[in-house]
Amino acid sequence: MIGALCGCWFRLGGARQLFPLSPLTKHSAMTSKGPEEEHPSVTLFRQYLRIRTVQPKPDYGAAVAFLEERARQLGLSCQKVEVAPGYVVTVLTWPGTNPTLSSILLNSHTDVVPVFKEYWSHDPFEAFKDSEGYIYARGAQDMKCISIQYLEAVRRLKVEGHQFPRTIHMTFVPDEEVGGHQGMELFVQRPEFQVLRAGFALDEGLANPTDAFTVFYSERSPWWVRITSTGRPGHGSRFIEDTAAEKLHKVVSSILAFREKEWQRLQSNPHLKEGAVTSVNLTKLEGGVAYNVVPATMSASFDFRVAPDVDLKAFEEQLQSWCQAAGEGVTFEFGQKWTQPQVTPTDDSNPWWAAFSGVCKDLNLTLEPEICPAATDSRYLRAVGVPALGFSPMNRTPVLLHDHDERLHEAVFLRGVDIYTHLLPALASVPALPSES
Ligand SMILES: CSCC[C@H](NC=O)C(=O)O
Ligand SMILES: [Zn+2]
Ligand SMILES: [Zn+2]
Repeated sequence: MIGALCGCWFRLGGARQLFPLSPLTKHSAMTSKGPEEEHPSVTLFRQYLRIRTVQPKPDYGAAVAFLEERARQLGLSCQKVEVAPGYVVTVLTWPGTNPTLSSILLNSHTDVVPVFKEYWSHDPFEAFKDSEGYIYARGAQDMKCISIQYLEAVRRLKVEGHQFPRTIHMTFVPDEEVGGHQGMELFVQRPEFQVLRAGFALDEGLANPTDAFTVFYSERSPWWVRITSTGRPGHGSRFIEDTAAEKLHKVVSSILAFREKEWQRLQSNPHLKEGAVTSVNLTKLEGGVAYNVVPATMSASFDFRVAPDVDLKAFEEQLQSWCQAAGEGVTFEFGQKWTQPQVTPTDDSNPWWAAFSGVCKDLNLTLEPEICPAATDSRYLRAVGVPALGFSPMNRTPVLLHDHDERLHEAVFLRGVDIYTHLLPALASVPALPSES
């Protein structure tokens, strides 16, 4: 089966040769084709990249229309679930042959983060392809590539006449880049989600600059914390006691000392990956009105990413005690507080992992299982009991999500379609689980 599915458009002899040797190395395999020779999957990818679903005002209507047209072309049903006014989750469904089995959910978000246009070599919404085959666009890695790879893998499998026992649902969700509160967080609570009967989900991961592929089995919990310090005001020329600033300084010092400790822990242990320790950054300082007025209030905002093995109650107590130690009138509030971290097992006790990693092994792909340092919609899926893996099939590719000149090589993109074309048959053919028989 796997051999039969292994069509590759570049016809260079072997799948390994599809990759650029390194992002900067010129290679004959990367010689650009004229537009007339462009692979149709790449053309579709570039069309999707041109839709301006950019925060903070994404054109979701255009994305939904694009997806509806894809459903029509693929002969798939298309359901639109408006989870909040103007926030539509689009679900394309390829029914399986055994409706008693749970389904495979292929998730991607439709929104992308803003750009600093002046730092880009090409218009980030033009999907410019350079002479080597790199496609420049916001969303090229995060994560419009994956949306199109899912669609193109399904198209190929359907064209080849395959059918699988499990239903495959592709969900295209809004709002992920600002937390998913008007997207996946609401969708998983809807009856329309229950009806999908998701047994397993794939969602986004990260590119990997090496030959290996990163796969996420858990995530750190985002805790956005604003510390507010209040104290005595007065004239800027005086030695005022108990000021908001000196107490805020104490808390900031405690938190940055904790940051240093976690950084050292990461640095000193080669077995630890970034997602396994807790990170924190001071991201905002607010307060003050004039040089010579000591303010009564100042605040500092922190982006904590709490590792999944941390006792969250104890961690909150730690925050509390840092504030208390700084003095009277120091309080904190949360801008985000995720408290349900879950881990998807990465051993063969998990049949989904066995299927996923088995295909990767057959394809000779090296996997690096890790905890995602950032937050994705996978956390909402795992929290309602759907095991999920975060996987973006991009190796030999620098991590450029949210960065200037976000780009992806067309050969890496097409290899991703190939990879899903192998993953989907295996996942959608996982035999009935004990809970399903
Ligand atoms: C915590 S909600 C914000 C989610 C966001 N996700 C992608 O970058 C992140 O900052 O991780
Ligand atoms: Zn993303
Ligand atoms: Zn993102």
